[in-house]
Amino acid sequence: MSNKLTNPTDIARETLKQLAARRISPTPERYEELYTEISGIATRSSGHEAALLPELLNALHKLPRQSPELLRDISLIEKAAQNRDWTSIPTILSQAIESQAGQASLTRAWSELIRELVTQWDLRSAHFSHSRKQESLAKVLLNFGNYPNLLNEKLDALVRGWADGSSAAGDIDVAEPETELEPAAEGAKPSDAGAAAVGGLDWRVWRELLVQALRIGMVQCLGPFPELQEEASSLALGAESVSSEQGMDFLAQRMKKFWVQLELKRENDNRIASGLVNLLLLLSDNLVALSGEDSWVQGQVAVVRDILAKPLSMSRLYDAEVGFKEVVYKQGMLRHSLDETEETLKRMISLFIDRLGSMADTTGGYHDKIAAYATRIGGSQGLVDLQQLLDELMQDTRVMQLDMARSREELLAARAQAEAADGRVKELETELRAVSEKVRVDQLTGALNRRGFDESFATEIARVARSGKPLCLALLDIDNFKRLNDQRGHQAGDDALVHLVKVIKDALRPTDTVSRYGGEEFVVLMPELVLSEAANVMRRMQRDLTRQFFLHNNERVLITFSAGVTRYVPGEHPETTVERADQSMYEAKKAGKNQVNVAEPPVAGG
Ligand SMILES: Nc1nc2c(ncn2[C@@H]2O[C@H](COP(=O)(O)OP(=O)(O)OP(=O)(O)O)[C@@H](O)[C@H]2O)c(=O)[nH]1
Repeated sequence: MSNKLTNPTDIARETLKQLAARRISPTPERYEELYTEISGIATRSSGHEAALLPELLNALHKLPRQSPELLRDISLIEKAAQNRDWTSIPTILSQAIESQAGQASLTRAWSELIRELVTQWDLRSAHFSHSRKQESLAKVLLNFGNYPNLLNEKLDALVRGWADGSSAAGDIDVAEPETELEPAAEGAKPSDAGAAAVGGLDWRVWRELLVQALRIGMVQCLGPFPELQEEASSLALGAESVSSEQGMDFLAQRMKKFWVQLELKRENDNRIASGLVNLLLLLSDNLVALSGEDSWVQGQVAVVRDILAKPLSMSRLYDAEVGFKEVVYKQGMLRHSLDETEETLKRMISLFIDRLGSMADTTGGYHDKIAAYATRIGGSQGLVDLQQLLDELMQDTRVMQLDMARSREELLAARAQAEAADGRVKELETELRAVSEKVRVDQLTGALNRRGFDESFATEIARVARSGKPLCLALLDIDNFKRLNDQRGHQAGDDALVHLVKVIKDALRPTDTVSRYGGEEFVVLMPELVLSEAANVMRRMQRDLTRQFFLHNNERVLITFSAGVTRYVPGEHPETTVERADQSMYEAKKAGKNQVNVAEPPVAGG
């Protein structure tokens, strides 16, 4: 009270008012104590002690470890003060201080404990599978989350057990603590005594986080597993309707079962995915063995193997799918022509054989006729007969000559056609090889694809080793591309990619290359430029894009990109250069997009 009352009647009236307001029973001692407090006149030592009490309690509440023991001591001090038992307060206070000191030495520093927990969590252990660790950790958190000191102790035991590999660690005493302990959270915040809090957060906040995690994180991802998806939805509903902290405990039991199911499903998925990859590798091995000299098949198989060798990602699969569709379509067309040509060749050959057959027939007939003529010549009766015979013979010979000449011409024509067909087969095979080569090029934009990029980067790196000249690399990513797709459709997105690559190519020298690195990510390789020059090239490209608009439905759409530029350091792994550019591009995105960020490689040895 700032204005101290001086008139005894006013002080007495105020004292009575305060007794009623504070619900203090109006005993003579209480009246006297309050009167002293209001008047500000400390006539007896008890007034000083009572005035000190709130400060003392406040200080106790601010101690770092709000253990159940301390909270009990605080409530004992409050009770003693109510009973005006001032003499026992110093004893309780010294007990409380001793217990604080004891607790401090018993518990392990949280930061150290959590570091150890994370390390042990990641380490593989012969005794503890990941799911077993998860289960015991969940038990400890569930049962001791509200008792910081016990939690510290139990976690410490758990982590030590994991580290020792002692199988007993899985069986540490994780039963709930004795109920006489009041949860620390009850009194941890004197200003918010009713709100039970775990690690500083109200359980209601945890409930909300859990509902969101289930709805956004789980339900959405569990599409392929309807039962699990249903369980996640029902858990989210259950969590939403929880109205007390105990309700959360009950929910935790269901959550644990759900985790176990999830873990099993995940392991199963991993096995299926690795099984499929192995199967594909086996198939591709057999394809290579079967295809023999067919280099176009080998080219495609090499692409599949490239993809399988790296961790699968949606953008890689997308690239492969686009490339394959194009190749399959073109090969289908070429195969058709090839089949037709082979058919023609077969027809030629059978015609040739027919002709040979009929020639043999004709010559066979001629032999017969000659033999007949010889017999008749032998039996001829005179020159007139012979003259007659010779006339017939000459006639037949002329017919046969004509037959022969016709057969010969037909045979020559057939041979010419067969040679032409053979030439066409060779031509088609060359074309097929060219199509196979195209798997180095992104079919949509005409930029190099990942395979093409890997090859051209390797070539440029070899050139740097020979010439010692610089090589710069920029990674660029279109800004807000998802929005463009969503607002204008996927086809517009595709057209925008084609437009961007055209603008990029126009801005580059013939020695530079642009490759499609992912969906809307491109890599530009700029040999023989220093970093500042390469950054300027990228900035010029950004200016070009503001002049050469992308037209969609006759509407001008501005495409922008963010880029990271860096320099290849001789000897470093190519992926390191790309990662540095990627990180730098990410910085450009963070800084507001539509900008070029330059990443100087770290100084060697520094
Ligand atoms: N039309 C089309 N869209 C693609 C292609 N490849 C990837 N995308 C889409 O590109 C979008 C990329 O979105 P995000 O990764 O969220 O990036 P963003 O919207 O550009 O956002 P910022 O990178 O942060 O600016 C996704 O919607 C993909 O579906 C493609 O070949 N064609």
